[in-house]
Amino acid sequence: MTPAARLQAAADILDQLSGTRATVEAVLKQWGQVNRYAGSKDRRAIADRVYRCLRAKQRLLWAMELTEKSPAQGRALVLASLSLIDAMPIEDIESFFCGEGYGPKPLTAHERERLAVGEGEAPAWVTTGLPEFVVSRFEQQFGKAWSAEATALMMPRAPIDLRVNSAKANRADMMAALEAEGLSPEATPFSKYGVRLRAEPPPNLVKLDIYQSGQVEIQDEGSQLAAFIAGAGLLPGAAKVVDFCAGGGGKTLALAQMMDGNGEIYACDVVEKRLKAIEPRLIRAGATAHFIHFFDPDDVVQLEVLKGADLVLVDAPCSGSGTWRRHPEDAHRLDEAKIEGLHTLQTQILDRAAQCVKVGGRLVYVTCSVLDDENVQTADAFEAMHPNYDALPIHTLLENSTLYIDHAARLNKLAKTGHRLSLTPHTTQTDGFFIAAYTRTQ
Ligand SMILES: C[S@@+](CC[C@H](N)C(=O)[O-])C[C@H]1O[C@@H](n2cnc3c(N)ncnc32)[C@H](O)[C@@H]1O
Repeated sequence: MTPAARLQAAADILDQLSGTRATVEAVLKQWGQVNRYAGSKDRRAIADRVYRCLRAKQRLLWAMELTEKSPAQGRALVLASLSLIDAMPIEDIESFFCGEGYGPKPLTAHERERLAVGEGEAPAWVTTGLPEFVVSRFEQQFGKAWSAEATALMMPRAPIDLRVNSAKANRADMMAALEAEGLSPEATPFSKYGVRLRAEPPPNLVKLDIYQSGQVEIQDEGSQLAAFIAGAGLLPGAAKVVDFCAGGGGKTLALAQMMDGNGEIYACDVVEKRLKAIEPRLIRAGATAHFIHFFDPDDVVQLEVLKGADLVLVDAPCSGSGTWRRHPEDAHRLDEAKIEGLHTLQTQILDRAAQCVKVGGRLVYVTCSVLDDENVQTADAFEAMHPNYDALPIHTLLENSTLYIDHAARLNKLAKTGHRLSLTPHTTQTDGFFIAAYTRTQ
């Protein structure tokens, strides 16, 4: 493909994305399957342009005098990205936008004028790339650090973290195997099982032997920490552990690793397809779990089998705002009504999950959100409704989890000796996570 044809393809994919709820990865993959003539270099260049545009979407739309609601934004986003992000002179842009072959049509007078003006004095939600309604929340939550938090969340291409499966391998060997593949692995600072790889060039991990044989799993360090801090490995031998919102099983696998073949794990979800996807991952990792599909999320009968649990982990459905550096498209699909709906759902799920914990057992609430509505406010609501649960200070879980965490003191400081811990791309260089821990007293 010519460079111009790649730009046109990126614009088409961006248009396609705005009319779907599919992830960028899924849309890019589908595009590659339909357009077989595109080679791997073409696909990579197109994906890179799409991500550049999505990460700076607000800025680019602003510069082109468009809004989130404007139809067919793809072309404008690509144009503005060349000018504002790549700092490409207008003559060079025009050499691509000349209407030849499969390239984009020539610039209109308005487009030329917008590119000449640039972004001018843009408001904070434009420069940070956060959805407009999130800016005031960030200002309130993070004070002076809000724009650094926003920039870390929205701008960089996030590194890729792996979790080494200690049942099958150790970190040093895995790092050596990755180096032998020409990659540059680094040990993650918090998780003793974490390995970090640069996002560029994107490594094709699923093809590697160490992945296919279950020696490593792809999992952000923040997600590893959330599972490790839940402390499944510290429970008595025959512990009963419930992963109440197991989804694709990222945390189920980390829980299984900590339990090292002892006790039982129940992986639950309302979506059966997601639970089914866990099975091959567990087999690869050499672990097992029971699967509970909540065919009716309000049915209490299904909870009977889960009752008496030593640990219930609630990795609740959330906005996923903590992962916007990986899924910038999700930021533009969120609104205040959705956040409110999620807060209500989280409170209901916690209420159900709390019924499954035995007296003396532990409940751990986790989101991959950075918004207080889903974190602090949901935890507040749970605590107000459940006087039979005591807050469990995070430091007790960190002390117990020394096997897994090197830099526990830093996390302890972040938790301010309380029972709630927030991780963010800015403070911990992980995806954004919220963790709150409780013990059932009666
Ligand atoms: C954040 S995801 C879980 C991610 C997963 N734990 C992991 O680490 O890969 C939240 C999951 O909650 C599930 N869910 C939604 N409503 C639920 C409910 N009422 N009860 C249980 N799970 C629910 C969703 O289907 C989704 O898979």
